[in-house]
Amino acid sequence: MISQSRIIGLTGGIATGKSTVTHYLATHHHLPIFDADIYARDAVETGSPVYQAIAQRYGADLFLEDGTLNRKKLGEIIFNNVEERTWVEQQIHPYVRDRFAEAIQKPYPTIVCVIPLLFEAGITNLVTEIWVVICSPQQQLERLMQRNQLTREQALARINSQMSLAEKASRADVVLDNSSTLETLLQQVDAAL
Ligand SMILES: CC(C)(COP(=O)(O)OP(=O)(O)OC[C@H]1O[C@@H](n2cnc3c(N)ncnc32)[C@H](O)[C@@H]1O)[C@@H](O)C(=O)NCCC(=O)NCCS
Ligand SMILES: Nc1ncnc2c1ncn2[C@@H]1O[C@H](COP(=O)(O)OP(=O)(O)OP(=O)(O)O)[C@@H](O)[C@H]1O
Repeated sequence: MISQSRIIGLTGGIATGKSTVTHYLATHHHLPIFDADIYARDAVETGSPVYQAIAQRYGADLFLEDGTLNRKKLGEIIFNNVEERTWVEQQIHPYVRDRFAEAIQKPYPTIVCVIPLLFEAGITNLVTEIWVVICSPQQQLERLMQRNQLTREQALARINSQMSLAEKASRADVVLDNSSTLETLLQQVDAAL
């Protein structure tokens, strides 16, 4: 049974501003945050079942000297090969879904679930409202290239592995437009809350 009255599903495209909004919701509005990217990192912790499955499929090349997963290398594989991406998602997403199932049982009136692949993974039923952070495609590309030090080609591979921003926005309850200043974005967050 779901305990909260308000479960905000925060999503958007890669590098559109989800973390910026999340940080504000946590520090300014003191809302509890549950984040799919963090759960996905937990899923591949050294020695975990998913870690072992990845090791078996891709071999030692995919790990750093200390035994941890080489995330950059796995990214190069999955953002350029839809079959491998599907396989990796099939390993990681059940774990992520279980963690959210636990999170929504926690006794808070409002929680925020940050789920980059909320639509792609088909888990919109987990939340009571959907917020989508967007910016222009050009800004998305530039911000991603700059933040992750990626070439245009690498950044486009990541962007194109997700549903388009326009499609996500059309399915949102609230669209947060992050194509202007930080202040403008945060005003929209206050209004949405
Ligand atoms: C490929 C990995 C190792 C790259 O790690 P890296 O540290 O470079 O990126 P990070 O995990 O911080 O993800 C950054 C962003 O990439 C995008 N992204 C991640 N995985 C995917 C995916 N399978 N499909 C589309 N976009 C994705 C999301 O917007 C996410 O916010 C990592 O993203 C991963 O394990 N992905 C598979 C699991 C997954 O689907 N995670 C998404 C949340 S459930
Ligand atoms: N309004 C803005 N103007 C300029 N730069 C911005 C703005 N909002 C965010 N950024 C920058 O764009 C980048 C992406 O923002 P952020 O990390 O919040 O996106 P994200 O959606 O959480 O990304 P990811 O999907 O990779 O987790 C960051 O480097 C951030 O500093």
